[in-house]
Amino acid sequence: MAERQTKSYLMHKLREIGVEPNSRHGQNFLIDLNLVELIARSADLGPRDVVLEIGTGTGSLTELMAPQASHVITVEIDANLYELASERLLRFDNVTQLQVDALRNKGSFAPEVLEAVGDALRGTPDSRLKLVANLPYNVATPILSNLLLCDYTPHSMVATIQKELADRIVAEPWSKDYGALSIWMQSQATTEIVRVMSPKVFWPAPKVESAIVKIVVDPERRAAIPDLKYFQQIVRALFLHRRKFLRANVTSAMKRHLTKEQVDAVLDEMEFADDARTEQIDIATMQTFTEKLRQLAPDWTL
Ligand SMILES: C[S@@+](CC[C@H](N)C(=O)[O-])C[C@H]1O[C@@H](n2cnc3c(N)ncnc32)[C@H](O)[C@@H]1O
Repeated sequence: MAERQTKSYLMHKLREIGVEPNSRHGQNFLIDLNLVELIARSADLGPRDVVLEIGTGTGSLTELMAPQASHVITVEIDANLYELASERLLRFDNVTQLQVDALRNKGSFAPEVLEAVGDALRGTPDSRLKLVANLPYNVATPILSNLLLCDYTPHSMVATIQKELADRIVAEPWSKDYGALSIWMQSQATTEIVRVMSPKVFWPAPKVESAIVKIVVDPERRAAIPDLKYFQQIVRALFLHRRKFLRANVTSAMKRHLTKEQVDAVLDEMEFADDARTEQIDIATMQTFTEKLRQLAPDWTL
């Protein structure tokens, strides 16, 4: 039975170990158990599933997921919270707790995390990797983006993130939130906002609304992108100034690799209008366009 993670329970537990929630580490804890349950339920866990949770906190979500999954790897940067959660998680022999910064840098996961994930996947027949977490908001974007580039392709990701970030993940072309992140996610996965959450369901309350987002990887869509890293970087480069004319963005991004004539030729081949803007390119067109650029400038990097 999960312990009730109410505000007074949390205040009491944290005071016991002399901890004040640290906003630098995005320590906003969910105090509505129904929502903790909704996160776990949305992940649709089963015996093939290896769960990666970033941000153990007090272990409330971990405790719910452990009986449903094959293995849970849960990562916490804060030593005091790690200790607090270990008492609660001791009874599970399928939970690996790591006390480490989940990210080695903005572009990659800590090696300990990847090693634990690899071991659990190898130890589970027909395994699937699922990220399920109430993510620390300051590192939510690199965590979700990096997982789609690391050696272990996730089956899905269900995470609590800032609503503003969730809006960008699910945004469509021409909308104000459409950008590099929307293309990166939707080119490989279906994306959906499961629930928008008021700041009141967290303690301490953050300044902004949050949302549970569900991202389910589509292997066919992923396979249609021959070089994921190249694709990610081109999209980032072109969307740095998404309202500008596409021609100006491409010329600037490729300046040391393609001549003006080459850029003009590839834009004509794609039949882009002279006044086409980056923000209007849909995902399929971006994929075709990136492939043409990659054929012409395979060594390009951001
Ligand atoms: C939003 S809280 C979620 C806690 C818990 N899962 C819950 O729902 O109550 C985020 C947690 O991530 C931890 N954290 C922050 N940055 C981290 C990082 N880079 N690596 C691992 N954990 C981190 C924080 O200390 C905090 O416990």
